[in-house]
Amino acid sequence: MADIIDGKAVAEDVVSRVKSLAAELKAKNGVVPGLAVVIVGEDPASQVYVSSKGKKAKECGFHSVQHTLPAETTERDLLKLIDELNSDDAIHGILVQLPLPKHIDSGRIIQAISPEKDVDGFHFVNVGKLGTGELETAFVPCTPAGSMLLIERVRGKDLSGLNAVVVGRSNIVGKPMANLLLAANCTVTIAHSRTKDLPALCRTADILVAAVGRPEMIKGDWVNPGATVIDVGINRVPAPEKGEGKGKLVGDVAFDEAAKNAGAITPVPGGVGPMTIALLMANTVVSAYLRAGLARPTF
Ligand SMILES: NC(=O)C1=CN([C@@H]2O[C@H](COP(=O)(O)OP(=O)(O)OC[C@H]3O[C@@H](n4cnc5c(N)ncnc54)[C@H](OP(=O)(O)O)[C@@H]3O)[C@@H](O)[C@H]2O)C=CC1
Ligand SMILES: Nc1nc(=O)c2c([nH]1)NC[C@@H]1CN(c3ccc(C(=O)N[C@@H](CCC(=O)O)C(=O)O)cc3)C=[N+]21
Repeated sequence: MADIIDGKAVAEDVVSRVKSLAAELKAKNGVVPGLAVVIVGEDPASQVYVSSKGKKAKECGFHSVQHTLPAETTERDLLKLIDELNSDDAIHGILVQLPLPKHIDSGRIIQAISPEKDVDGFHFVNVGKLGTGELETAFVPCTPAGSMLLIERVRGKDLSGLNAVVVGRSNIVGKPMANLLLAANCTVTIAHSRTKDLPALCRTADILVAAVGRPEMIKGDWVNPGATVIDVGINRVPAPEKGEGKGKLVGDVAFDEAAKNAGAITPVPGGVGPMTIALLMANTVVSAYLRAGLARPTF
């Protein structure tokens, strides 16, 4: 049976380091890290994530602001808010919750965020830095960065020669994940909806990352014995066994089957999700350190 990677516990370690870094920055430099989270519209799932980000930011001792805008907000008004946040010295990190309503071009919004405050790591400048290995000044997207910390706990920092398969090629998860694994010296394959014989490809993986958005798609016999399995998927599915109308969260990996083969595996919930929030806090405190002209803290 696989070791279960406790993402919640690792996330707490990250958050406790963020707290002490924030306290030190305040004591020595009089600077309080500031995080602004912007949400447009009232998608209940997004509301939950946004409020947990705000709560965590306060727990870290940050200045935390949330802008909740109505669904009919224009692109122009949202750009104006981003402009204000870009020039606000109390704010070191800006996160615009995705997805945005259809009448807003999310690409334009992301590129309007100052790269120095882009704690999501979605701006072209940060994508380019990750792609070219300028990791000293880059912001790396929170979910892949958090997944890497989990992989390091199992395999160490140098992953030389290991075969990594990333299923999913989104800009938010799959592509940055593949770049991080490459930077750590893995041999990386990115799979997607046009990939031929996905089960056989997955079986070649020492490190298997699933970021697809399809509940329990990756089966147990696709997992190489001893592999490290990182399940990024968050899928809400019906759970009639818990009562009528109830639901539960499952990942992209069929956990019980996969755990029989894997060496280590992340659960859903309690795996990558908590790491995403922790890395958002880490990126924000890093931004405040860089802004103050200090050395970049490591995690
Ligand atoms: N834990 C966390 O903090 C986070 C979790 N998530 C979760 O991770 C999952 C992925 O998110 P995201 O990357 O944004 O999703 P996207 O929908 O943007 O990307 C999904 C990817 O999966 C690929 N795919 C779809 N179907 C198949 C298939 N049958 N076989 C192989 N590949 C397939 C798609 O391929 P193609 O490109 O060819 O269409 C695409 O590249 C979701 O469940 C999401 O909720 C996301 C962000 C954060
Ligand atoms: N600009 C932007 N940046 C994001 O990082 C971003 C986003 N938009 N839009 C939505 C996705 C999704 N996402 C998650 C964060 C935390 C959990 C998380 O904490 N999950 C808990 C469970 C939470 C629950 O019970 O619902 C867990 O897996 O244990 C999940 C998903 C960030 N995203």
